[in-house]
Amino acid sequence: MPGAAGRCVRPSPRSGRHRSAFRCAPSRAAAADAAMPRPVPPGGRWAAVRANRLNSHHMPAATDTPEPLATGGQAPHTPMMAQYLAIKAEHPTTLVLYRMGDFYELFYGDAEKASALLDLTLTKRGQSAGEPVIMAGVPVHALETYLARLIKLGESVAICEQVGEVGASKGPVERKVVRVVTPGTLTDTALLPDKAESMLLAVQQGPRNTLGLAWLAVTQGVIHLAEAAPDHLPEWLARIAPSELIASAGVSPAFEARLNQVSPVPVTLRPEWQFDAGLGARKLCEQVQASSLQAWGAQGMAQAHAAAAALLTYAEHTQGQVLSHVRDIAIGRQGELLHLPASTQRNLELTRTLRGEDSPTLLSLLDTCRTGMGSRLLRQWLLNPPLARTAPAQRVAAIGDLLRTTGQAAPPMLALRDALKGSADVERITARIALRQVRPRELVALREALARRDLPELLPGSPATAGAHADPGQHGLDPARATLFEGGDPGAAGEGGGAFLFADIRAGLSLAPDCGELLRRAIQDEPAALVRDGGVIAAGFDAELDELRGIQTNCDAFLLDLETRERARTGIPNLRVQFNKVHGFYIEVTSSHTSKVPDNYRRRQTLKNAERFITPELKAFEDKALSAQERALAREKWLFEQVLDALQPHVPALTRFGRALAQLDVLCALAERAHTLDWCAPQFVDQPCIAIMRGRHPVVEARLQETSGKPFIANDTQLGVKQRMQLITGPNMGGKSTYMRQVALIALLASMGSWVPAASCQLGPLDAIHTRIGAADDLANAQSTFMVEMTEAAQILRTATAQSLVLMDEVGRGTSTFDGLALASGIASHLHDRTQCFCLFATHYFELTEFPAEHHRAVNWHVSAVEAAGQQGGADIVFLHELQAGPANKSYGVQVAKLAGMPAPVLRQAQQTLTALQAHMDAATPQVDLFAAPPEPAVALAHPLEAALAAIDPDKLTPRDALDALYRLKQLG
Ligand SMILES: Nc1ncnc2c1ncn2[C@@H]1O[C@H](COP(=O)(O)OP(=O)(O)OP(=O)(O)O)[C@@H](O)[C@H]1O
Repeated sequence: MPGAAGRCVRPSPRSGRHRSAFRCAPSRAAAADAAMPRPVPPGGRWAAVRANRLNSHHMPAATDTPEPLATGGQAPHTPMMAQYLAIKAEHPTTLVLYRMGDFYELFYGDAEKASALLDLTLTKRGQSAGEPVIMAGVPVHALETYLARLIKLGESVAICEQVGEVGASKGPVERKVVRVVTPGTLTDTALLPDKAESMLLAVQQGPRNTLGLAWLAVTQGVIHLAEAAPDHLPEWLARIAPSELIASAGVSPAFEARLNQVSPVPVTLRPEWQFDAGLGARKLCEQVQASSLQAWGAQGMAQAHAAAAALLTYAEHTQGQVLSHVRDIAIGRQGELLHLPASTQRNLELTRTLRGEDSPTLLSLLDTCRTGMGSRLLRQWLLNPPLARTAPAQRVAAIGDLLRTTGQAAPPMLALRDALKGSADVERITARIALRQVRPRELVALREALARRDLPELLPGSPATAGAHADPGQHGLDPARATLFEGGDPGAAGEGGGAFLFADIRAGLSLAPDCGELLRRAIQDEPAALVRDGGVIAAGFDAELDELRGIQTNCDAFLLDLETRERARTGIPNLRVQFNKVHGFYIEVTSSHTSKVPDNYRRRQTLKNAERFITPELKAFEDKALSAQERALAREKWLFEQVLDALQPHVPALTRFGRALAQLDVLCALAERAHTLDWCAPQFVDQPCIAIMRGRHPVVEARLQETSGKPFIANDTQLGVKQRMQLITGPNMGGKSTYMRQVALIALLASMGSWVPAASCQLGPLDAIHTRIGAADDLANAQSTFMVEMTEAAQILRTATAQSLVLMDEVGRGTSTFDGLALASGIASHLHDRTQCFCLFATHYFELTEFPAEHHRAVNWHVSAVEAAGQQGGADIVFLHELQAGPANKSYGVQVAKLAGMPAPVLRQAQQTLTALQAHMDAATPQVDLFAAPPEPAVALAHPLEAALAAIDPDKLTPRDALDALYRLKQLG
């Protein structure tokens, strides 16, 4: 919709046709579509309805048809199809839903596509430009259902409404695309998941290996910018989880291929001119209403500005207006966030299980938020832990404050969570107010949220909570646990850091604008779902509306009075005055009394046992009642628009209010988790270390409790300057992977500012969590299991630093034993000697247990297991899941296979082969030195041409020097 940006395109209040209880006139909207060919009655339910409609009086007579438009030598298109085709030309890649009376119609290719996707009946009607018109349609009242299905299938849809006055001009009624619904720009509550954002991401390919990223959720008030190296794109994509990705049509084919390879959603190419850095900077300044981006630290990010230009242009295009509620910019800087590569996010099952499900994951365990906006913010905190410790330390302290009890008072978390229960999604409702798409019931929910003035008083540190006394048991809190943090400092967290956070939240909550009063006066307590149905504006808000409604209310009294009078006049005792939608008002007389009917009764309908009549008096009343109904509806729509206008100035404060509620909700959820799951406050320290006492894997522990009720065995972790690497051995199923993941999860939870599943935890500086775990083919990208393994390992060796935590689970297992062992030992040496990171290295290669002997910052650990007498003879293995110092002495692979139900003959043969292999190994020649320093690479003598080239510094050459150098090089070549 070029040129639509910056202006609000909405249907005029009078264009939509409502269905009232009193309505009996035919829809004139369809009649205005003067040039539609007469329909051929098609098959299918909806199609049949439309065929009837168009065959009846709704369809204009052929003589009403304005002159068709000429198209060169061919037969011309009818004016309506010409109008449709002009609109379609502006939306070539989007399905256009074209409003015709009570239906949205799709034509030609769109109709065929939608019919296949939605199982709609495809019909052909009349002719336009000498061809039958192929069409399919959906009824207006079912639009949301069909939209949801199309969006789920990744389609974008342009909604084209009738915006002109019916009969205002010759030809079809004026129509416009009022909104384009795309997967990344959803705003409708019915189409959006509660707990996840629908993110639109724009990627700009910059020069010299840089990328500009800009993303937003149209339902949030903030636009995010980042610049990153292309290598980090998968990590950003995993973090942002876009629903739609746009890039410039001018990107190189190689870059486009790479984008398609790493993007989880199809990439849409947009015109190159829209990716303009200058335009982006201007648009961003307009959004935040400032003359410079300095205050947001967003100046000088040319690539991100270019992406933002396209992002905002596209988002405005879909909404048909500027996004007046987007008033903030957030910058994501690679160097300011804990590096969580996409593989880490996947392997640690942060937001999705390895099978692609939403639960059980760390997020699903953490998310006991009371509101959708809380859940969405929690996801953001989890995937974007800052490197700087200020924010996480404040959150950790705030959780402590929420759990702290004073005397008999219950911890503030309980009352706050009660108060937050059922709270409206203020964030999304605010965005929908700004976009003028809000529904009446959402305004009622907002009004209720605004009415909760007590929230600030319930915050820790407020006078009210300090003196409050409540029975913790009332809230389902175990009194023994409730006093856990009584009075004093719950661990290292309570250093007053929480107070800053609560001051911020209190400010946001107190800013709750005073639009609650307006909403209370203007909107009914239980309004209709849609404004077009009426029954939204409260009585007493507008005198004119009250008067129009009065006419309808008096209707009943009038009808009763008329009935009494007519019975007296005619002497017909069972005469009744009634109404139905098809025939309007009528007087019904049973057949036995029709002889008594007066002369001024006109027959309206004949039934089996009765006749229905109208009188001049009743007709006059009908006209008055129907027009009052129509006028009341129009007035309500107009008043609703006035309310929206009045709400616009409150949007920024409402946005902050929503943000404060979301923050509070997340902190309370984390406090609840910490309490229920018995977690502790982590301590941030400056010296390099990860020191955990009695750490647990939160998700495995919860699963164990749910399924078998077995306890999780806690384990300690001591990583520091002297002990940077743990070599972990032990049987399959022994708990190696669980242990390694638990360390990573605890480090991540602490980094985001949550409490952690441990008895105590000290965390030094941490810049990344890398994981090389599990085996997975990437068939889509033609990579074998081993190739994926090596690619990921290589990536880690290149990017990990001394402040990174690296998890290596059975690296080398994807190839032959010798190759695997050789690679595993090489990788371990590199991580120990060069990277010097914190590393948990699990392996089944016993040879590697020799590693610590020569590498002093590495230590052997093993997960313990014991053998017990088995039921069918032989020994069964019992896993203790306890981490013990030293290497494992056995691998128990055959015993684990037995547990897995391997047939006995196979097990016997395996045991025999194992014994023979071990005997052979024992007799074999001494070991190779696996960890010998690698030979220096042979230094090849450089070609003179290379040396000459290396000596040239192009920036320091004059044109003359450059020419001389070129001649010299030519001679050497
Ligand atoms: N500390 C623990 N306490 C209780 N149960 C545990 C513990 N650790 C692991 N388990 C249980 O053991 C199962 C196997 O653990 P895990 O996958 O970590 O073993 P593994 O040693 O990595 O095995 P493999 O070498 O085959 O990959 C887990 O799914 C869990 O049910």
